[in-house]
Amino acid sequence: MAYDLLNLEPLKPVAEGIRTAGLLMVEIAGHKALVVVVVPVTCAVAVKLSVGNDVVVECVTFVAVMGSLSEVYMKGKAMEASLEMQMTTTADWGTANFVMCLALESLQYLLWAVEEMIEQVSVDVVAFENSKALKPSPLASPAHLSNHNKRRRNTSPATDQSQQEFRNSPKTAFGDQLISASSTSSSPISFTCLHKYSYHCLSEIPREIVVDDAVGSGTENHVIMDGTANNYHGERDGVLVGSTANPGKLIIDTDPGIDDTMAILMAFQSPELEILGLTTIFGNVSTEDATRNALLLCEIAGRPDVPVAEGSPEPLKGGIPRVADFIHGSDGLGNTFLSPPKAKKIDKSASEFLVDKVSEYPGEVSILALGPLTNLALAIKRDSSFASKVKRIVILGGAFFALGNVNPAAEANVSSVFSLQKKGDSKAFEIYGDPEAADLVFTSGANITVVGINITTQVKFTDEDLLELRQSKGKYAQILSDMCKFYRDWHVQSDGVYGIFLHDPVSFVALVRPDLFTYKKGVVRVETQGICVGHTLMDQGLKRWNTSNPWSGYSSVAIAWSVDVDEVLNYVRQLLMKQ
Ligand SMILES: O=c1[nH]cnc2c1ncn2[C@@H]1O[C@H](CO)[C@@H](O)[C@H]1O
Repeated sequence: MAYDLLNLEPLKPVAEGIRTAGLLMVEIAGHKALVVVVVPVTCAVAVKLSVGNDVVVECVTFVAVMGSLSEVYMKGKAMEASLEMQMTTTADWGTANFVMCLALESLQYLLWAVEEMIEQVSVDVVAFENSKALKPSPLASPAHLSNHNKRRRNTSPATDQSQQEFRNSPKTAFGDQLISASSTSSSPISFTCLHKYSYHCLSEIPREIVVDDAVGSGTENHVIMDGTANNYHGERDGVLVGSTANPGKLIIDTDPGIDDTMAILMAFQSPELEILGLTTIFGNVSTEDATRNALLLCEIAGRPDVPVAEGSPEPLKGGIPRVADFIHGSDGLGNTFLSPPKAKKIDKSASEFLVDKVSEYPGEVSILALGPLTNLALAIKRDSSFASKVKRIVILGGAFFALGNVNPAAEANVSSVFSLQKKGDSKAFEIYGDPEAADLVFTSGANITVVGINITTQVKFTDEDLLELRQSKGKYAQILSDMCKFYRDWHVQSDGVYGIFLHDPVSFVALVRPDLFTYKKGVVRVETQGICVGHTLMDQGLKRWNTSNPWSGYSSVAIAWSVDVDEVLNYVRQLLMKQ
């Protein structure tokens, strides 16, 4: 088992007083996560433990770390976890070491807690390095770990004796540099934990380590910080590279809409997907019209059996949505005025349907969200475990470091247009998207990929492409070409584009071919007040902020950062022209 942890070079301190950094690598059931431990300025410990997408422990003091363990136990089994720990101290070296040991031992408890949830895992703690002043405590000795693991399996978490023992134990007289331990388990699931201490200062938190795979492939693995290695297969120049995906079960939350129609028909042309249902939302059309169009599209695709659940008619804060009939026509389908569908919507609301399906298949259902995020926000409000149960949410929304499309600040799905007068007055409260809902969803902790219009406007069908589509033998080529006429004319008028932007189709491709994009991870917040309502802003993590701010403490999402335009276009062409 060879580990090649990132070499911590002596770099410039990021801030006055930063002295110590440490790395911890955990691998659980094949998923790897890098934990970075830094010791900057005041004396506190922050730990974040995520299991799947559920943050189960997030606390800022050492005492709280210990106190939070019982929470972990209650969450039950999980397949993946990640830990992030940050410790801060202004103390002298001796005290810093002492606190660091204490903190890492508390982390060990967290690892045990994870172990408890996963069952039958083995724990390896390997290698303290450069530990001239910092030594492992006797509590971390192999014998102790082993005994502890045995005990742990048989004790009730809340009354666990060894926690008490740990709290009361002396933290001096540390032993050898190297500690290593493994549990008594003979399970094939491996859980590997590496501690590395270094007294070098870090100029930035490292984002990647290279590991000779412990489990046996021997191949190089690029490990992405904070446990996202399952979605991304590596990193290039600080940007995550997507890996291929098979979304399997899928729900499309949609406001069809011409580009929605394209994405939906692409999904129906993808036999590897199991479309569990469509949920509808206002946006390009009213929610009622979105439901009619969704039912119609299922029929057109020969799938009238696919359930359509109607969503909220208005954003979280209320108001009458302003529909984009000037883009999609009064029927939402380019004024093609198709005959109404025969099938009926199901009785459940969209949020009920979403909650029911992710609860029925926890960890298996992906959601493609093509409209305002009200239904998803309602699902999160309805079921606090929704975010952790959903496999992945791919969202078309926002404009990242780019102009919006309803105004300079905001993209349509997350935006809100100022009310001329309040609801109930003669002039309607004009709203496009749902910024409150978007903010709630982005910060929910779910496994989220956001595709903003900074990406989607790079991928266009030109007039030539549209002609090629019309002349193709694609199963839905004619109907789509008819719809696209209206959509295209609007693009000429609005953007000077002789063609169309493929907003929703590109987002669909991000779901099924994430490898055609790169991503940046960070906390995204949505402005809900003022002239920049609907503005989406990601903290890229390039700076350690001196004080907490509205981005602090929230889970990261991945935003699409770059796109392989030619390959995405090829993929869209292939599916839209498929017979
Ligand atoms: O200028 C616009 N105003 C309102 N909605 C738009 C505009 N451009 C595109 N869309 C619609 O909103 C989503 C992407 O933002 C897409 O569904 C697109 O059809």
